Amino acid sequence: MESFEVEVKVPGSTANLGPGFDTIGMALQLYTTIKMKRAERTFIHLRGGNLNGIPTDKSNLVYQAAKLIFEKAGYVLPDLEIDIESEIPLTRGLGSSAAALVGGLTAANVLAGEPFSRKEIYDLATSVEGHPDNVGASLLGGIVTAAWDQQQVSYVRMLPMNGIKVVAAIPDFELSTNMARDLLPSSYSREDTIHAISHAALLASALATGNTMVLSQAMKDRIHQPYRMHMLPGLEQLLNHAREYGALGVALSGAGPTIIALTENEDGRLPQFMESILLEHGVPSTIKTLPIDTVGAASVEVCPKLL
Ligand SMILES: Nc1ncnc2c1ncn2[C@@H]1O[C@H](COP(=O)(O)OP(=O)(O)O)[C@@H](O)[C@H]1O
Ligand SMILES: N[C@@H](CCOP(=O)(O)O)C(=O)O
Repeated sequence: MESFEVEVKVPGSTANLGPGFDTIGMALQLYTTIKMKRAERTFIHLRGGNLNGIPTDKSNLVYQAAKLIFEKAGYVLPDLEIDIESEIPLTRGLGSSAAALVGGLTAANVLAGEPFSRKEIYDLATSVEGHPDNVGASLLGGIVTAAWDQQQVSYVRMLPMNGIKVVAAIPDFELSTNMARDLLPSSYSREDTIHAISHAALLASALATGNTMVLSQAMKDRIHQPYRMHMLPGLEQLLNHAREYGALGVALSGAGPTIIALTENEDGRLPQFMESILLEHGVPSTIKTLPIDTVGAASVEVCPKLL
């Protein structure tokens, strides 16, 4: 078989959007790009300043994802040359690991002759990540609502309402998703459970129908944000007051520490407010206004003659 290189561009994500814990993900125009080809020996190149500390040996997540594809397909794992570049800051709640995982699975699936469908890649990515929200957004783009029964994902993918953007306040500190998951209780009261079901249902239908009026109410959460709040100075104030500066709704992004606001406004008041509140709490941050990605993981094959 003639060898070729595959290039996959995968968006990062903001997961949960408040009450959609492990259920709702939104893809963002912030990308990880992975190039992969068969090689004489395995080599992993990291490009740009966003991947400091990432392993370049076979423990690398992108390599591990590729290994999973070849093994599951029953093929001999070839040596791979992998080139990774990312705009997604690590361990900030913007889905860097989900994008790397989806990118590795997608690239290897193309190299292996596409033994798996996109849905099978989604199931596989979810079983590795443990929840379908961020991997679903990275794979499919747009807004994804999903339920996982430990084997299969059932999901709906929606396109965002016109003109909605995400303002992300990205603190200058890291918070690993595993650590932030360990902060959560193992059970919830009936009252909190009903609060979660009603708000997640309201949020999903608001996103599906473009009803922006209910977003500030719909994005309220009692499942994860209260337990992660102490790690995020300024979150409570942003949840309570960002609406006065043009936010339609505010949430912790994924497991944090990034805080996102949905907005239709173009003016700089909201980004400035978010940055200044975090700074008042001693947290310098980078503010990015990010449109929603509607494409998801996109791959191109580059034939040898063009390399
Ligand atoms: N492009 C990448 N290549 C390899 N591994 C990555 C890449 N991006 C993220 N990871 C892995 O994912 C970890 C971060 O995952 P996590 O704690 O879930 O934070 P995030 O919210 O950014 O996904 C990194 O420490 C690294 O091990
Ligand atoms: N539902 C998960 C989402 C984690 O997303 P990440 O981008 O922070 O990895 C959670 O809240 O733990």
